Amino acid sequence: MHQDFTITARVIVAPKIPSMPELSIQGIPHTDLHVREIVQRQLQTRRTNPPVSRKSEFLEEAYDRCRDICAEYAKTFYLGTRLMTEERQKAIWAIYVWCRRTDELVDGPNAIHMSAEVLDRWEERLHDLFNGRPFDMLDAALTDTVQKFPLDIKPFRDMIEGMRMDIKKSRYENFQELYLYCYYVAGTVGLMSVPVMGISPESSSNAPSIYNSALNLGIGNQLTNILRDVGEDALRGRVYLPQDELAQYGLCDEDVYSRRVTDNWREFMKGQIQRARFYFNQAEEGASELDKDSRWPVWSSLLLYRSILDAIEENDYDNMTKRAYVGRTKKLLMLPLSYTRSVSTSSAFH
Ligand SMILES: CC(C)=CCC/C(C)=C/CC/C(C)=C/CC/C(C)=C/[C@@H]1[C@@H](COP(=O)(O)OP(=O)(O)O)[C@]1(C)CC/C=C(\C)CC/C=C(\C)CCC=C(C)C
Ligand SMILES: Nc1ncnc2c1ncn2[C@@H]1O[C@H](COP(=O)(O)OP(=O)(O)OP(=O)(O)O)[C@@H](O)[C@H]1O
Ligand SMILES: [Mn+2]
Repeated sequence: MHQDFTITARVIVAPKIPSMPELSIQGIPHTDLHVREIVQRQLQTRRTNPPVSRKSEFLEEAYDRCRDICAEYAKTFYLGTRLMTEERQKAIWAIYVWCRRTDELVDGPNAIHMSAEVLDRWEERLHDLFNGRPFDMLDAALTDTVQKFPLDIKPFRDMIEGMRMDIKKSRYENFQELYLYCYYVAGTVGLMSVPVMGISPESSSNAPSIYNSALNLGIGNQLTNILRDVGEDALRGRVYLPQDELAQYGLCDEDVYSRRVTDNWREFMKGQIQRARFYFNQAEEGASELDKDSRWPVWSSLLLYRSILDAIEENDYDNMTKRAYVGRTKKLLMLPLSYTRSVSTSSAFH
């Protein structure tokens, strides 16, 4: 059984260098056909080529691909993962790739094929991989990860739910609605990460409050992501900002589309940045309760992402025509700083 999928998956995922098409999934008609053809061919060759057990070799390749994709798509995340223990970094790469592929369904080049059926099929694949039946090589890495770490399927299902929400909705009436979206697409990542990062045995906090911090780090990240990408999203006809709060500053969608940075816009942005910082600050508490070896990567991730907010301020709140950017030198300089934070706030001192 295991060998069957191994062989099948090995052929499906062709190029070594990760490319967008590799991230596409079954459920899209032409891909289905392609996959069926390959599976059939593979079943025939199996008779002449008796399978040998190569599970570990296969998994090694699967994780290598996850690593390459993570390194290619998310340079900063990747930097953070290099600070983790080997088993943990592999798990985070596998989770990253699954999240990225889920996001690509809605945002990527195959998004035109998007439909409720595609998401249903993706969810079915999720159940299969949790039950030890991965569909392709990248799924197989996650199957291995969920067998090693006590991951719950719920946040993964919720992320798919977030994609359902994203295709239905392009406006958020108030922060409550936006918060729900942020939970689905990013708070869930925090919940997926805790079982991998581990809670410190010395921690005096209870598990729910640590999960809550992790969730808040996801929310802070997503709010920051939204604030950074206002101009870019407007070009796609999307405004991920609370409509009622825009109105309080005399602003509406048209002001966002016109991409003009006015004093009203700056005032509005100050409040939004303050809110994002609130979530990061709340996440700090939990970061120090994680397993000793996981604090540095999480602290660095927190400080790096939060500094995008500083960059928006440095651009005088022009997130319409400029992309807030944290330069490589600044990113690297933040590593020793986050290291200091991670040791000085260790739960052993609480
Ligand atoms: C150490 C670390 C940061 C681990 C997490 C790595 C991981 C599994 C990331 C997955 C990210 C992903 C692809 C999510 C899909 C949905 C999505 C796109 C969310 C946005 C990410 C940014 O992506 P990007 O800018 O590329 O998006 P677009 O190009 O705009 O499409 C998000 C902003 C969400 C990211 C959320 C997190 C990384 C949550 C981090 C929380 C923890 C690591 C918990 C730590 C624990 C405690 C107790 C604080
Ligand atoms: N350390 C981190 N913590 C949380 N989220 C992060 C972190 N690093 C990156 N991200 C998220 O992953 C995305 C991709 O990472 P990447 O490092 O490629 O950043 P980028 O914003 O695309 O800019 P650049 O590639 O120029 O650094 C980021 O846009 C951000 O949303
Ligand atoms: Mn990005």
